[in-house]
Amino acid sequence: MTKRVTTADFRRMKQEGQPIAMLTAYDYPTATLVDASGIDAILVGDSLGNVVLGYDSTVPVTMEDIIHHLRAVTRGAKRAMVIGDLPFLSYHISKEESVRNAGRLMQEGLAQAVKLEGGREVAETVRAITAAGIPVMGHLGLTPQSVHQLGGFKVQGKDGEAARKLLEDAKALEQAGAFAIVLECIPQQLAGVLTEALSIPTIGIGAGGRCDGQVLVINDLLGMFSDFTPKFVKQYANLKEQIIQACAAYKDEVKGRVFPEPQHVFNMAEEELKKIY
Ligand SMILES: Nc1nc(=O)c2c([nH]1)NC[C@@H]1CN(c3ccc(C(=O)N[C@@H](CCC(=O)O)C(=O)O)cc3)CN21
Ligand SMILES: CC(C)C(=O)C(=O)O
Ligand SMILES: [Mg+2]
Repeated sequence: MTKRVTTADFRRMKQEGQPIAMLTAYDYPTATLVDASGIDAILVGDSLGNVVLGYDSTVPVTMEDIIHHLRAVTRGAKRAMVIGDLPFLSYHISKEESVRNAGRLMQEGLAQAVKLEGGREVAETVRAITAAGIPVMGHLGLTPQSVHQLGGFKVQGKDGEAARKLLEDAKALEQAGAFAIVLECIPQQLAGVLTEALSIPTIGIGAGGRCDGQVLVINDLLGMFSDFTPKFVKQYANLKEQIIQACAAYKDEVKGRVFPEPQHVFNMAEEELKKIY
């Protein structure tokens, strides 16, 4: 059995200056391929609302949605650390409910860690979940579950005051026991300051190269999600084009009676065929 990546590896990688590579995945086949690529951690993100379920935000995503996809991903990922994203409202009502929901991702989804959005306002919640033995990853900057409060998907922490607040939030999360923090859509200079100020690793998405690691949504990297082109995405493949072409070729061959070909069919003996009549 291969040894799985743990929070201790995250800490060691930061100390050794080894970048951490993380991706999202939402199903068994994708998780199997991502795991085979040697990625350190797989996030079952609430971005599944956008890229798998067809919502236009992450707000409608439920605990049941995350658990359903987490179960598939944890069956496929043998080496990567699997992290479950706590969805909107699952960690806001009370500390008790937050610990219960984090625990469900571990017990029902078999995650090895959970992630939640927010700074000082969730620090006590992070402390309570951590106290239950559950590793927590923080998430600061552009926090999509608060999009209606942020007033859109905008770069965060651009002025000195907002940047100072983010530094305080990051320190509060570290103090509360978070093992790493995602930094989404913030200036690279600020990400550099936060990365140096923290002993836990920072994982950037739209936060530049001075973070301790990077994360991207798998569909964006593979070119498999049509209407998402923020500046921070690098597309490493164009599967959308390939998938459309493959489906169109199949459709044309069905309509032209080219497919199925002899190697795709089953035969029966002539004398058996006669017995039908
Ligand atoms: N497919 C996908 N990829 C993601 O990375 C992602 C999701 N979905 N859904 C949940 C959140 C939403 N995220 C978003 C959504 C939009 C922008 C965006 O439009 N950014 C602008 C910045 C504009 C500015 O302030 O200058 C950009 O041009 O990058 C960024 C992150 C990241 N997450
Ligand atoms: C983009 C990452 C950090 C995320 O939270 C998600 O995929 O839901
Ligand atoms: Mg998320």
